[in-house]
Amino acid sequence: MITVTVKHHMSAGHRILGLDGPGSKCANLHGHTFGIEWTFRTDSTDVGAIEFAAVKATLRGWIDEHMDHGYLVDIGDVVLRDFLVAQDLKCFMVSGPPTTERIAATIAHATGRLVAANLIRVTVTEGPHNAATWEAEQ
Ligand SMILES: Nc1nc2c(c(=O)[nH]1)N=C([C@H](O)[C@H](O)COP(=O)(O)OP(=O)(O)OP(=O)(O)O)CN2
Repeated sequence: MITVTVKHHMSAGHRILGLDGPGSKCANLHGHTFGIEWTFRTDSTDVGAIEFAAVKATLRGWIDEHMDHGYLVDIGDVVLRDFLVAQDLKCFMVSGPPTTERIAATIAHATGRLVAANLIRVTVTEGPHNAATWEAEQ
């Protein structure tokens, strides 16, 4: 078994409401450089199975179109959602707080079907110190 990993990054804004203590600062609208890593499982050593450039073009294209330089918004965060929509700003709506965990799962579900390969893991980093990983069910 071999794993193949490709990477990208994006700039995006978000906020997370309702955290107590140190996390309460996350209620302020703020931005991060998010890193994204997609890992595929393969049994082939041939370049054609998961060709880096082609796979990156597809996956990065989705990120750039839908999330890069946009806002990741909880659809239930009505005040922020309505403001951004009224301003015609780039938003990607998610069903719940836009945590790194939810962003990783969302990217996995949205992009996994775009590539004819076995996606087993998506890791999203939020800045240099925080990360969350989605893994496919065995
Ligand atoms: N489990 C999670 N916890 C938190 C998340 C998350 O997505 N999943 N997100 C946040 C906020 O986005 C917040 O911006 C992150 O806070 P913090 O770790 O303090 O971020 P810093 O970049 O300032 O961290 P440093 O390590 O000090 O650079 C909160 N919690």
